[in-house]
Amino acid sequence: MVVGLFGGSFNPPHEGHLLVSEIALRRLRLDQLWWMVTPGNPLKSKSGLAPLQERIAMSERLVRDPRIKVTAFEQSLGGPYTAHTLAHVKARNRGIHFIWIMGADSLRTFHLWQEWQSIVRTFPIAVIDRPGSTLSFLSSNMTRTFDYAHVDEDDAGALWKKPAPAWTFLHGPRSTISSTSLRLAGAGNPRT
Ligand SMILES: Nc1ncnc2c1ncn2[C@@H]1O[C@H](COP(=O)(O)OP(=O)(O)OP(=O)(O)O)[C@@H](O)[C@H]1O
Ligand SMILES: O=C(O)c1ccc[n+]([C@@H]2O[C@H](COP(=O)([O-])O)[C@@H](O)[C@H]2O)c1
Repeated sequence: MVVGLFGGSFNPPHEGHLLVSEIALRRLRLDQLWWMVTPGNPLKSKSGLAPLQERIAMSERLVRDPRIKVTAFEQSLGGPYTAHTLAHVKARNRGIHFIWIMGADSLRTFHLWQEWQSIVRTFPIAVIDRPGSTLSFLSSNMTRTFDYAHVDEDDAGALWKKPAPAWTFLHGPRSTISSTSLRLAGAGNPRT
């Protein structure tokens, strides 16, 4: 089984998350995609962050594809740090192949994440293009440090077989939507 892990604040969830999910499921040949609703991104202010239960409920209302599972197990792991979460997931699910999935904007700050190099060495990574961050892979610390581990996007369907470190950048349809713009618009309906 091949499972994508898609961590996010989902504050609120939106069509951009669905587009990333659809691209990841198809191009990476995933059997499932687990949305990991974070208790709180360690690099973001908690002000304006809706309660976890609310973000889970909004995510469950938005998702239609049965292959997408909305989870919040990081909460019970005792912290929001991805390196810790992935080590835990790896240790407890030996028979599953995982791929960490993130939008291209995350590349800008990825080298500030706790133990970021150990994240890259835990699971293959798929970065999905996002407006404003299309060229981020040329200049980010992660992609420069792990240049040798780049996998061409034409081979993305086999990324799950590659031992980490291995990463790819997926171009394709893009969405300009963001949680920030929805919050600024005061949107109560995540589909608007
Ligand atoms: N429109 C989008 N295109 C590509 N990736 C996206 C898009 N929206 C969110 N993502 C990715 O989804 C993951 C979770 O993002 P998050 O829930 O923080 O949404 P966001 O719209 O980036 O939020 P905010 O505007 O509050 O920063 C991140 O890896 C982010 O890069
Ligand atoms: O582990 C870290 O230091 C770390 C720092 C920043 C972000 N993350 C994770 O990155 C994912 C995306 O976060 P966000 O807020 O951009 O949606 C989410 O799972 C966060 O917990 C993790």
